[in-house]
Amino acid sequence: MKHVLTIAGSDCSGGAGVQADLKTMSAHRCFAMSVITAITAQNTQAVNDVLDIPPAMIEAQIDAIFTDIRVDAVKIGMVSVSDSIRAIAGKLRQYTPPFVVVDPVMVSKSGYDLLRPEAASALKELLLPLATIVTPNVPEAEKLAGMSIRSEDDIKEAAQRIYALGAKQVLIKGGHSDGQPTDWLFDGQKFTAFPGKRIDTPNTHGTGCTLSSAIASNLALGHPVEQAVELAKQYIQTAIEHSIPLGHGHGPVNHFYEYYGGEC
Ligand SMILES: Nc1ncnc2c1ncn2[C@@H]1O[C@H](COP(=O)(O)OP(=O)(O)O)[C@@H](O)[C@H]1O
Ligand SMILES: Cc1ncc(COP(=O)(O)O)c(N)n1
Repeated sequence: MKHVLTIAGSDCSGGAGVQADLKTMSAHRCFAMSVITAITAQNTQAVNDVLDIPPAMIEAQIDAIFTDIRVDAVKIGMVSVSDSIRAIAGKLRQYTPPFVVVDPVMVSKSGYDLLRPEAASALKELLLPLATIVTPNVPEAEKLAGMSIRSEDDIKEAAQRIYALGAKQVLIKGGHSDGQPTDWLFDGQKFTAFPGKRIDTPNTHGTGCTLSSAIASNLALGHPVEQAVELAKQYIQTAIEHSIPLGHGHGPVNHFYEYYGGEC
Protein backbone atom coordinates (compact mmCIF):
# COMPACT_ATOMS: atom_id res chain seq x y z
CA MET A 1 0.00 0.00 0.00
CA LYS A 2 1.15 3.55 -0.74
CA HIS A 3 1.13 6.23 1.95
CA VAL A 4 0.10 9.79 1.08
CA LEU A 5 0.27 12.84 3.37
CA THR A 6 -1.75 16.04 3.19
CA ILE A 7 -0.44 19.17 4.89
CA ALA A 8 -3.46 21.48 4.86
CA GLY A 9 -6.28 23.18 6.73
CA SER A 10 -9.31 21.44 8.23
CA ASP A 11 -12.75 22.18 6.73
CA CYS A 12 -15.30 21.14 9.37
CA SER A 13 -18.03 20.93 6.70
CA GLY A 14 -16.10 18.17 4.95
CA GLY A 15 -16.08 19.55 1.39
CA ALA A 16 -12.56 20.98 1.08
CA GLY A 17 -9.21 20.97 2.87
CA VAL A 18 -7.90 17.98 4.79
CA GLN A 19 -11.29 16.25 4.73
CA ALA A 20 -11.49 16.35 0.91
CA ASP A 21 -7.87 15.20 0.72
CA LEU A 22 -8.37 12.17 3.00
CA LYS A 23 -11.48 11.09 1.05
CA THR A 24 -9.67 11.43 -2.27
CA MET A 25 -6.59 9.54 -1.13
CA SER A 26 -8.74 6.76 0.35
CA ALA A 27 -10.73 6.51 -2.89
CA HIS A 28 -7.36 5.93 -4.61
CA ARG A 29 -6.74 3.06 -2.15
CA CYS A 30 -3.83 4.92 -0.57
CA PHE A 31 -3.25 5.17 3.19
CA ALA A 32 -4.03 8.81 3.97
CA MET A 33 -2.32 10.89 6.67
CA SER A 34 -2.73 14.55 7.66
CA VAL A 35 -0.77 17.41 9.15
CA ILE A 36 -3.23 20.16 10.11
CA THR A 37 -1.97 23.70 9.48
CA ALA A 38 -5.16 25.53 10.49
CA ILE A 39 -8.67 24.83 11.74
CA THR A 40 -11.35 26.64 9.81
CA ALA A 41 -14.96 27.13 10.85
CA GLN A 42 -16.62 27.05 7.44
CA ASN A 43 -19.53 25.60 5.52
CA THR A 44 -20.81 25.69 1.93
CA GLN A 45 -21.53 29.42 2.28
CA ALA A 46 -18.70 31.08 4.19
CA VAL A 47 -15.50 30.78 6.21
CA ASN A 48 -16.46 32.18 9.62
CA ASP A 49 -13.18 31.79 11.49
CA VAL A 50 -9.63 30.46 11.17
CA LEU A 51 -7.25 29.28 13.89
CA ASP A 52 -3.69 28.84 12.65
CA ILE A 53 -1.82 25.99 14.32
CA PRO A 54 1.52 27.16 15.80
CA PRO A 55 4.48 26.33 13.49
CA ALA A 56 6.15 24.21 16.21
CA MET A 57 3.05 21.98 16.33
CA ILE A 58 3.07 21.69 12.52
CA GLU A 59 6.72 20.60 12.74
CA ALA A 60 5.89 18.13 15.52
CA GLN A 61 3.17 16.52 13.37
CA ILE A 62 5.54 16.21 10.41
CA ASP A 63 8.27 14.73 12.62
CA ALA A 64 5.81 12.22 14.13
CA ILE A 65 4.94 10.92 10.69
CA PHE A 66 8.31 10.93 8.95
CA THR A 67 10.27 9.42 11.85
CA ASP A 68 7.97 6.39 11.82
CA ILE A 69 6.22 5.91 8.46
CA ARG A 70 7.38 5.92 4.81
CA VAL A 71 5.70 8.76 2.90
CA ASP A 72 5.25 8.12 -0.84
CA ALA A 73 3.84 11.56 -1.72
CA VAL A 74 2.91 14.83 -0.04
CA LYS A 75 0.21 17.29 -0.98
CA ILE A 76 0.30 20.82 0.47
CA GLY A 77 -2.89 22.86 0.62
CA MET A 78 -3.90 25.85 2.77
CA VAL A 79 -1.01 27.32 4.78
CA SER A 80 -1.94 30.89 5.67
CA VAL A 81 1.07 32.35 7.47
CA SER A 82 4.71 32.67 6.43
CA ASP A 83 6.15 31.13 9.63
CA SER A 84 4.15 27.97 8.96
CA ILE A 85 5.29 27.93 5.33
CA ARG A 86 8.88 28.29 6.51
CA ALA A 87 8.46 25.44 9.01
CA ILE A 88 6.98 23.10 6.37
CA ALA A 89 9.64 23.93 3.80
CA GLY A 90 12.38 23.24 6.36
CA LYS A 91 10.91 19.85 7.27
CA LEU A 92 10.40 18.81 3.64
CA ARG A 93 14.03 19.71 2.89
CA GLN A 94 15.00 17.53 5.87
CA TYR A 95 12.87 14.49 4.97
CA THR A 96 12.88 14.78 1.11
CA PRO A 97 9.65 12.92 0.20
CA PRO A 98 9.74 11.67 -3.43
CA PHE A 99 6.80 13.79 -4.69
CA VAL A 100 5.41 17.12 -3.47
CA VAL A 101 2.20 18.53 -4.96
CA VAL A 102 1.67 22.19 -4.03
CA ASP A 103 -1.87 23.55 -4.31
CA PRO A 104 -1.29 27.28 -3.69
CA VAL A 105 -4.62 27.88 -1.92
CA MET A 106 -5.33 31.63 -1.69
CA VAL A 107 -9.07 32.43 -1.64
CA SER A 108 -11.98 30.07 -0.82
CA LYS A 109 -14.93 29.61 -3.23
CA SER A 110 -16.89 31.59 -0.64
CA GLY A 111 -14.44 34.51 -1.03
CA TYR A 112 -12.33 34.31 2.16
CA ASP A 113 -8.55 34.97 2.09
CA LEU A 114 -7.00 31.66 3.19
CA LEU A 115 -3.46 32.96 2.51
CA ARG A 116 -2.43 36.14 4.33
CA PRO A 117 -1.26 38.62 1.66
CA GLU A 118 2.17 38.96 3.33
CA ALA A 119 2.69 35.17 3.09
CA ALA A 120 2.45 35.04 -0.73
CA SER A 121 6.18 35.70 -1.13
CA ALA A 122 7.07 32.87 1.30
CA LEU A 123 4.87 30.49 -0.70
CA LYS A 124 6.64 31.54 -3.90
CA GLU A 125 10.17 31.49 -2.52
CA LEU A 126 10.03 28.50 -0.16
CA LEU A 127 7.37 26.07 -1.41
CA LEU A 128 7.49 26.34 -5.20
CA PRO A 129 11.15 25.20 -5.43
CA LEU A 130 10.14 22.00 -3.59
CA ALA A 131 7.18 21.25 -5.87
CA THR A 132 7.09 18.27 -8.23
CA ILE A 133 4.01 20.05 -9.54
CA VAL A 134 2.15 23.23 -8.52
CA THR A 135 -1.57 23.50 -9.32
CA PRO A 136 -2.81 27.13 -9.33
CA ASN A 137 -6.28 28.12 -10.56
CA VAL A 138 -6.37 31.17 -12.82
CA PRO A 139 -6.57 33.86 -10.06
CA GLU A 140 -3.72 32.10 -8.18
CA ALA A 141 -1.66 31.85 -11.37
CA GLU A 142 -2.20 35.59 -11.93
CA LYS A 143 -0.84 36.35 -8.45
CA LEU A 144 2.13 33.98 -8.73
CA ALA A 145 3.07 35.15 -12.24
CA GLY A 146 2.30 38.84 -11.61
CA MET A 147 0.15 39.25 -14.74
CA SER A 148 -3.48 39.02 -15.78
CA ILE A 149 -4.72 36.01 -17.72
CA ARG A 150 -7.34 36.47 -20.44
CA SER A 151 -6.28 34.06 -23.19
CA GLU A 152 -4.56 30.76 -23.87
CA ASP A 153 -1.36 32.67 -24.69
CA ASP A 154 -1.57 34.36 -21.27
CA ILE A 155 -1.94 30.94 -19.58
CA LYS A 156 1.21 29.75 -21.34
CA GLU A 157 3.16 32.89 -20.42
CA ALA A 158 2.03 32.60 -16.77
CA ALA A 159 2.98 28.90 -16.68
CA GLN A 160 6.49 29.76 -17.90
CA ARG A 161 6.85 32.48 -15.26
CA ILE A 162 5.69 30.12 -12.47
CA TYR A 163 8.02 27.39 -13.76
CA ALA A 164 10.86 29.91 -13.44
CA LEU A 165 10.05 30.15 -9.70
CA GLY A 166 11.29 26.57 -9.31
CA ALA A 167 8.35 24.15 -9.61
CA LYS A 168 9.27 21.18 -11.82
CA GLN A 169 5.86 21.18 -13.51
CA VAL A 170 3.02 23.71 -13.53
CA LEU A 171 -0.68 22.90 -13.96
CA ILE A 172 -2.90 25.95 -14.50
CA LYS A 173 -6.52 24.91 -13.91
CA GLY A 174 -9.34 26.20 -16.07
CA GLY A 175 -12.26 25.94 -13.64
CA HIS A 176 -12.45 29.74 -13.31
CA SER A 177 -12.21 30.57 -17.03
CA ASP A 178 -15.20 30.95 -19.35
CA GLY A 179 -16.12 28.01 -21.52
CA GLN A 180 -14.89 24.46 -21.09
CA PRO A 181 -12.57 23.81 -18.12
CA THR A 182 -9.28 22.95 -19.80
CA ASP A 183 -6.24 22.56 -17.53
CA TRP A 184 -2.75 23.25 -18.96
CA LEU A 185 0.40 21.38 -17.88
CA PHE A 186 3.87 22.85 -18.53
CA ASP A 187 6.91 20.66 -17.87
CA GLY A 188 9.54 23.25 -18.80
CA GLN A 189 9.46 22.29 -22.47
CA LYS A 190 6.02 21.38 -23.68
CA PHE A 191 2.42 22.28 -22.91
CA THR A 192 -0.23 19.58 -22.58
CA ALA A 193 -3.94 20.38 -22.50
CA PHE A 194 -6.34 18.39 -20.31
CA PRO A 195 -9.82 19.22 -21.56
CA GLY A 196 -12.86 18.83 -19.31
CA LYS A 197 -16.60 19.11 -19.79
CA ARG A 198 -18.13 21.96 -17.80
CA ILE A 199 -20.81 20.84 -15.36
CA ASP A 200 -23.31 23.59 -14.62
CA THR A 201 -23.45 23.30 -10.83
CA PRO A 202 -22.75 25.50 -7.78
CA ASN A 203 -21.37 22.40 -6.01
CA THR A 204 -17.65 22.81 -6.63
CA HIS A 205 -16.46 23.26 -3.04
CA GLY A 206 -13.11 21.47 -2.75
CA THR A 207 -12.45 20.81 -6.44
CA GLY A 208 -8.88 22.11 -6.25
CA CYS A 209 -8.14 20.15 -3.05
CA THR A 210 -9.54 17.00 -4.64
CA LEU A 211 -7.61 17.39 -7.90
CA SER A 212 -4.26 17.96 -6.15
CA SER A 213 -4.82 15.03 -3.77
CA ALA A 214 -5.72 12.79 -6.70
CA ILE A 215 -2.49 13.85 -8.44
CA ALA A 216 -0.47 13.11 -5.26
CA SER A 217 -2.13 9.69 -4.93
CA ASN A 218 -1.44 8.83 -8.58
CA LEU A 219 2.21 9.88 -8.23
CA ALA A 220 2.52 7.68 -5.11
CA LEU A 221 0.99 4.83 -7.09
CA GLY A 222 3.79 5.14 -9.65
CA HIS A 223 2.21 7.06 -12.52
CA PRO A 224 4.37 9.63 -14.33
CA VAL A 225 3.23 13.25 -13.86
CA GLU A 226 1.30 13.58 -17.14
CA GLN A 227 -0.64 10.37 -16.51
CA ALA A 228 -1.17 11.31 -12.85
CA VAL A 229 -2.82 14.54 -14.02
CA GLU A 230 -4.88 12.77 -16.71
CA LEU A 231 -6.27 10.29 -14.17
CA ALA A 232 -6.89 13.04 -11.60
CA LYS A 233 -8.79 15.06 -14.20
CA GLN A 234 -11.06 12.06 -14.85
CA TYR A 235 -11.55 11.68 -11.09
CA ILE A 236 -12.58 15.32 -10.53
CA GLN A 237 -14.84 15.29 -13.60
CA THR A 238 -16.82 12.32 -12.19
CA ALA A 239 -16.79 13.79 -8.68
CA ILE A 240 -18.28 17.09 -9.98
CA GLU A 241 -20.80 15.29 -12.24
CA HIS A 242 -22.19 13.57 -9.14
CA SER A 243 -21.61 16.48 -6.73
CA ILE A 244 -23.86 16.73 -3.69
CA PRO A 245 -26.48 19.48 -3.22
CA LEU A 246 -25.60 19.90 0.45
CA GLY A 247 -26.05 23.18 2.36
CA HIS A 248 -27.08 26.53 0.88
CA GLY A 249 -23.92 27.58 -0.97
CA HIS A 250 -21.21 25.65 -2.84
CA GLY A 251 -21.86 21.99 -2.02
CA PRO A 252 -19.12 19.33 -2.08
CA VAL A 253 -18.01 16.95 -4.82
CA ASN A 254 -18.79 13.24 -4.57
CA HIS A 255 -16.10 10.68 -3.80
CA PHE A 256 -18.46 7.73 -3.42
CA TYR A 257 -18.55 6.97 -7.13
CA GLU A 258 -14.89 6.09 -6.93
CA TYR A 259 -15.34 3.95 -3.79
CA TYR A 260 -18.48 2.07 -4.70
CA GLY A 261 -19.15 2.80 -8.37
CA GLY A 262 -22.47 4.45 -7.58
CA GLU A 263 -24.59 6.68 -5.38
CA CYS A 264 -24.67 6.17 -1.62
N1 LIG B 1 -17.94 23.32 -13.34
C1 LIG B 1 -16.93 22.48 -13.63
N2 LIG B 1 -17.12 21.44 -14.48
C2 LIG B 1 -16.09 20.59 -14.76
N3 LIG B 1 -14.85 20.72 -14.26
C3 LIG B 1 -14.59 21.75 -13.42
C4 LIG B 1 -15.61 22.68 -13.06
N4 LIG B 1 -15.09 23.58 -12.17
C5 LIG B 1 -13.80 23.21 -12.01
N5 LIG B 1 -13.50 22.13 -12.75
C6 LIG B 1 -12.22 21.40 -12.76
O1 LIG B 1 -11.92 21.12 -11.39
C7 LIG B 1 -10.52 21.23 -11.14
C8 LIG B 1 -10.29 22.31 -10.09
O2 LIG B 1 -10.30 23.54 -10.76
P1 LIG B 1 -10.62 24.98 -10.20
O3 LIG B 1 -12.06 25.06 -9.80
O4 LIG B 1 -10.13 25.94 -11.24
O5 LIG B 1 -9.67 25.02 -8.93
P2 LIG B 1 -9.86 25.63 -7.49
O6 LIG B 1 -10.81 24.73 -6.73
O7 LIG B 1 -8.46 25.60 -6.95
O8 LIG B 1 -10.41 27.02 -7.67
C9 LIG B 1 -9.90 21.53 -12.51
O9 LIG B 1 -9.54 20.32 -13.13
C10 LIG B 1 -11.04 22.22 -13.27
O10 LIG B 1 -10.87 22.14 -14.65
C1 LIG C 1 -9.31 24.39 4.64
C2 LIG C 1 -9.57 24.77 3.23
N1 LIG C 1 -8.65 24.51 2.28
C3 LIG C 1 -8.89 24.84 1.00
C4 LIG C 1 -10.06 25.45 0.63
C5 LIG C 1 -10.29 25.84 -0.80
O1 LIG C 1 -11.37 25.16 -1.39
P1 LIG C 1 -12.43 25.97 -2.25
O2 LIG C 1 -11.65 26.86 -3.19
O3 LIG C 1 -13.22 24.95 -2.98
O4 LIG C 1 -13.24 26.78 -1.26
C6 LIG C 1 -11.01 25.72 1.64
N2 LIG C 1 -12.20 26.31 1.37
N3 LIG C 1 -10.74 25.36 2.93
